[in-house]
Formats: sequence, structure tokens, C-alpha cells
Amino acid sequence: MNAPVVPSRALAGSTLVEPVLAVAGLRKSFSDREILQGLDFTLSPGQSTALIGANGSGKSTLLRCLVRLVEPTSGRIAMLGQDVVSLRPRDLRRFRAQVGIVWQRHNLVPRLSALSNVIHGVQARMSGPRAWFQSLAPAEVRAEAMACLDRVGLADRASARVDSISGGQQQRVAIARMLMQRPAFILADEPDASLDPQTGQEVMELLLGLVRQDGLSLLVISHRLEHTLAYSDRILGLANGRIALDLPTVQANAAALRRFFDHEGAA
Ligand SMILES: Nc1ncnc2c1ncn2[C@@H]1O[C@H](COP(=O)(O)OP(=O)(O)OP(=O)(O)O)[C@@H](O)[C@H]1O
Repeated sequence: MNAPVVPSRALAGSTLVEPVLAVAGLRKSFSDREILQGLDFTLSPGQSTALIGANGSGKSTLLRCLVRLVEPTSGRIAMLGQDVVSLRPRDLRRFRAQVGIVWQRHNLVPRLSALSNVIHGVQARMSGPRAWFQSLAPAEVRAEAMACLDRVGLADRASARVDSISGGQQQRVAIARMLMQRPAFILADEPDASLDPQTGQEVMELLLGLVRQDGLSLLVISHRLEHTLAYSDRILGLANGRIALDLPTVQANAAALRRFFDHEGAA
């Protein structure tokens, strides 16, 4: 039987803070390979947490399990006050609408404008043609989409076709689209991959700004050591199917982290 998730309270200064995420005994197997071998951790709200580990250590699997894009084999997940594993399909959809996901590949519609793509983000909250077509979107949705584009520094490219803007700008449009969901929690799976160093840095800065200025919580996978050190408050390291590292970023030692990136602990 699964252990109940009792969100342990974390002390932040003198205030008791409810975790935004509590994971207990999380396991995931593919065929006979157990990739996640019983993970336990909690995250406090309003923090940026970096998830690191060697190729194949299970980072993406963990992220996907948190929103049940991959079904956990066993274990408990409490996120944003929801018992995620027990959610039925309709409630699962509602829950997912509160979680913004940023992928390495952003799946924008290339021939549509940046603004139209951002408007599509409202589908998490609204269905039908009004969520699909810029011309049918209510004025308040269009205004909110413009505000999201402005938040990512692209208000002046609203009418540009997505296939005419740079890779970094496309990633920003994807982040603006995700903001249309009004998420409370962001999961980001290598948002800085396939971008040049400067652009990757700008995207990471943007995500950290959402934590610092907008109070969102972020769990971000990055293969770049310098980004992990610069853009997180806490670092979780996966190795051999377990959480093998958990420390505040200010205490991190670059050489010790390097081993996680290079070879340590594929599952
Ligand atoms: N749907 C699946 N079916 C079978 N095996 C899978 C599936 N998804 C992932 N795996 C395997 O699980 C292991 C962990 O994969 P995962 O993508 O989670 O690792 P990762 O740490 O994110 O790797 P990377 O850093 O290379 O992206 C890998 O061996 C992978 O091949």
C-alpha cells in the first residue's frame, strides 16, 4: 500500500510554508527496468529548483510523472494541493491547466502569428473556436495574450509569423503561450537546449524572473552546469533511480556537480 502524502511543512524564516509539491515513494518502471526507484522530496513555493542527472537518469520521466503524462508505477504526488495520482480524467485536465510546461521542442504552429500561438494557450481554460482563432478571441483574451507577449519581451513581434522569428524568440512565444494558462507551477525540460549560449541564458533569466517577480514555482532540467548554478535556489540530482543530491545552490560545488552531468548514475 502506498504511504499517504502528508505534505510536511517547511520552515521559511518564522513562517510555516505548505509545500507546492510533495513526492513520496515514487517509482516508475518501463518493462522490467525501474527508472525511478522510490523518490521522496518536497518543494517549497516560489523557488527555482534545478533537476540534474546524467543522460538516461530519469529526469524527463520524473517531470512527466508529476503531471501523469507518464503514469507512475506507484507512489504519491501532491501538487498544488491535489492528490495527483488519484485524479480522474476531468479533474486531471483541470489540474494540468495550472501547470505550465516548457519543452525543448515547443510545438508552436509555424505559419501562425506569435499572438495567435499565445492565444492558443487559453485552451487550458476555455474551449471552442474562440480559443483557436485570433479574430474570434474575446477582447480580454487578446489583451491578456498581448500582456503575456510583453512579459517575455516580444510585444513588438505579435503579428510576426512564428516561422520568421529566431529560435530564442520562438521559445519565448512558447513561454508566453504557457503563461496564458495562468500557471502556478512551471515544469521546464531543457528549455535552454538547442539555443545558443546567450539566448539560452536569456530564456533561463526569463524563467527565473517568473519565480522572483511573479511568485511562480519552477522545476527545471538543464544540462548546463552554469545555468544550474546561476538560475536555481536548490538542486536535486538523480542517480541510479534515486535522489542522490539535494542541496541549496549556494552550497553547491561546481566540481561535484560536474560528475552528475558527465556520467554519474544513469538508472
Ligand atoms: N516510454 C518509454 N518506454 C521505455 N523506456 C523509456 C521510455 N521513456 C524513457 N525511457 C527510458 O527511461 C530512461 C530514462 O529516460 P529519461 O528520458 O527520463 O532520462 P533523462 O534523464 O531525461 O535523459 P536525458 O538527459 O538524456 O534527456 C532511459 O533509459 C529511457 O530510454
